[in-house]
Amino acid sequence: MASTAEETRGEGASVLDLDPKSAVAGGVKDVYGEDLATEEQLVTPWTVSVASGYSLLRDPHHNKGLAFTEKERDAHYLRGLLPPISINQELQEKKIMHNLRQYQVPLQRYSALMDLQERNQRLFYKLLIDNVEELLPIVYTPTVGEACQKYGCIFRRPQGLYISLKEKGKILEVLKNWPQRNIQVIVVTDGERILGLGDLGCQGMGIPVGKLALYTALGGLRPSACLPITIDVGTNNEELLKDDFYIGLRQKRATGQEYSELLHEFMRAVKQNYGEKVLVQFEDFANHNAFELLSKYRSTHLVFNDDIQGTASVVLAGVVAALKLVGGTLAEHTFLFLGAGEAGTGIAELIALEMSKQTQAPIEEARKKIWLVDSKGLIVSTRKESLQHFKKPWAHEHEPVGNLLDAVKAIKPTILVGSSGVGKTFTKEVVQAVASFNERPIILALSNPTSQSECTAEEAYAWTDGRAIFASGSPFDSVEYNGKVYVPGQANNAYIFPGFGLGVVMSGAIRVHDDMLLAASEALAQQVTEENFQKGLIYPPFKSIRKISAHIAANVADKAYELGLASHLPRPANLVKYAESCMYGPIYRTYR
Ligand SMILES: O=C([O-])CC(=O)C(=O)O
Ligand SMILES: [Mg+2]
Repeated sequence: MASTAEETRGEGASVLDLDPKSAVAGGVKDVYGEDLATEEQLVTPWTVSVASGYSLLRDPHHNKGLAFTEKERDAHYLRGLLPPISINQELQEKKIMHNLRQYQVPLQRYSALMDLQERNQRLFYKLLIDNVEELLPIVYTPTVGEACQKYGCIFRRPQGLYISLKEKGKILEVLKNWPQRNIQVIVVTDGERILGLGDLGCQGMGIPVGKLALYTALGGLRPSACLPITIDVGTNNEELLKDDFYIGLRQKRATGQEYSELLHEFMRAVKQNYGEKVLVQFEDFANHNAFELLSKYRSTHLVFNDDIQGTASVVLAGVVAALKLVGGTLAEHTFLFLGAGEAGTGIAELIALEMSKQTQAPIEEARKKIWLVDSKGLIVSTRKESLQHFKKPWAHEHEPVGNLLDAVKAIKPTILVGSSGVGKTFTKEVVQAVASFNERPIILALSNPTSQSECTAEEAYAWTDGRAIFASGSPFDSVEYNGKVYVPGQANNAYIFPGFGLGVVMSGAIRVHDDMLLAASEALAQQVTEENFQKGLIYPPFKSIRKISAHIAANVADKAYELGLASHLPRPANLVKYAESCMYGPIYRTYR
């Protein structure tokens, strides 16, 4: 079996996995400030001692399947364990894509991809990187949502680390059971609000697994530096509690002190085991816990909430890009949100922050341009007493308005944002009302997965006579309307978190500062080309995501250095080049 020590040493040429060619060509230093290894050194010398023969074929980190060469088969005791033919990675890739396309059911494609990840990691990432637009909807939203709903049923081999109430008092030991030690990014969920699908308990594991696959494919973090974690404190989902195949604790959710003690033990154990510089990404927690965890740990740990901060950063980027199409400054626009939870208030706050930086006005003034609607109607000052604390900054002076349509008519937004997790809420009346006072209404239907989208791309274009600038959290295909093709954008935090994480890790940042989110957002908006704009797009296509991520990483790292939060010194001169040189590449290595 693969030995952890050898594995770690093998990947230890730098903190990040380095592409040999760019490393040698660039002559750059690694994140520890040491000269990078030569290409020769990077031809892995350690495989012999890691795994050989039968166990090498079953080690997903090193297995190459039919791509083992004749020489490698001789050197690593593989003779006879493989059929005689040897093929290259490109042909393997072609074959797997061919096979995947035979499956009509998305969940079958998901299972096939997860099996590949468990079997041959480099091939999995090569596939994902080369076919990102086709495969993102499988390993990520919307299919990952369905996978979580059915996780117990499709469960084959465990992925990630499970920490349940049973592990209370032993979390540090549990972390030590994980085979990799040089962890740089953890994505953790407690499964209480999985996408817009609600409480899926322990089955939320699909989300950290999927997010981290994107960290590697889109942002270039090493797979072995990524750790998916699910914290199981029970579930209030009655159906799952009754489901024979459910994989989690069969009890109602622990709350209050019991919950916060477990989470606190977890945060302490993470720091103790991995040090200051491991990035902990909170994902799909319910609102109350998400806000509380972020505010509790943001000054002592390197934490990032993807749903609050990542979503905010991606939406701000889309809005800034959209203004190039519609004109006006942020402060000249009026925003109306449906949904006042993590995404809604997170986006609103980041937009207000950017607005106040632009206008030099206090943030309280900027907030007045942004209105939020929750399940009880428009959030107004007369409701202040009964509001949760994260909604209070948005309680402006206005008479009560009971529903979204009336709020649209009263506020007359130029930009409508859906972030409530509830589908089909942008009705024809709502969309047409927004379109009645905007030449080009900006409509962002952010809720995931597709079933929870506030409206479809087709509806947005049809109900506005093709005038809408539309983006959604989950992907929609292009739409033909009145003989013209409209390409919707995908306003999903997947644009941000991989590059953001890369920037944090490569600079050795020890805290996340809001200005780093603004930096990420700015870098993303700058990646929208003239050609994209001409198609009405406010996000660049995902196919260039590695380049986009490098730019985001560079801007984030630059900000971390400027703020004195970066610990990897000296600062590399060319941060974009450096980010690119740090990115993990999935090409097979040659084993001696
Ligand atoms: O996972 C996604 O597609 C975006 C996201 O964070 C969420 O909806 O919670
Ligand atoms: Mg999320």
